[in-house]
Amino acid sequence: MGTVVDSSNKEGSKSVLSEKKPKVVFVLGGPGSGKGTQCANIVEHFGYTHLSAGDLLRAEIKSGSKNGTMIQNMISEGIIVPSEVTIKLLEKAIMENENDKFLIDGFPRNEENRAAFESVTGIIPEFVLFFDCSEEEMEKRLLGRNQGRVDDNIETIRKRFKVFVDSSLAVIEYYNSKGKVKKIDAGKPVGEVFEAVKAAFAPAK
Ligand SMILES: Nc1ncnc2c1ncn2[C@@H]1O[C@H](COP(=O)(O)OP(=O)(O)O)[C@@H](O)[C@H]1O
Ligand SMILES: Nc1ccn([C@@H]2O[C@H](COP(=O)(O)OP(=O)(O)O)[C@@H](O)[C@H]2O)c(=O)n1
Ligand SMILES: [Mg+2]
Repeated sequence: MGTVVDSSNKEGSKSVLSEKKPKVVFVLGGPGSGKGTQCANIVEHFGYTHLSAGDLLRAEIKSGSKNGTMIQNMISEGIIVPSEVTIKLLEKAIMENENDKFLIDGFPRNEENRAAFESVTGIIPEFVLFFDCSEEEMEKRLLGRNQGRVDDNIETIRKRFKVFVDSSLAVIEYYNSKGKVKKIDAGKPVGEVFEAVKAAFAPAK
């Protein structure tokens, strides 16, 4: 352990990221909207490193960390883990990677995530990709995902949709008000969605 994360991050203390100043794109959208799928494509084409907040939390459970049981319970209920836990995992993943550009997938998921990340790391995203997809389509995809996830059952899926509408949409609205959101119609087939994603990453003229 040791070098990577400053576990204190109290007010006034600097984030471990303040030196690195990575370029960040937030990838947001409802559960099953295709964030992970498209991030894999973006990594191939544009050389970003993909960090999924959900994957980092699931890895933390597997590692047997002291927070594991709490995270497991929250994921099973579809609720959002406290920011300080998720932000530490993101900081660590960024610091451990040589790359200087990152896709942060599934974070920030509520106003607390957003404000804490900004104040702790000082990082403002280059832009925000928003995968817009109907609940009907997302539900169909999640029920067919087959990754053995504890939260891909109809009961938890409904809770996750409610959390998305009640808490996560506000983050997208916040960035929209800053002119940072690139909205993608994510209800189409994977290849068509990626065409729109590529256009979002194309250098501004
Ligand atoms: N455009 C698409 N059309 C149909 N199925 C898709 C599409 N994008 C992703 N999927 C499938 O839907 C499921 C959820 O996709 P995923 O990328 O894990 O979404 P998210 O990370 O937003 O929850 C996966 O099984 C994936 O293969
Ligand atoms: N910023 C985040 C991201 C995920 N999570 C938790 O992890 C779960 C799964 O997130 P995910 O991003 O892997 O889910 P999908 O949107 O990919 O289906 C969420 O329902 C939350 O319980 C969180 O607490 N905070
Ligand atoms: Mg995902």
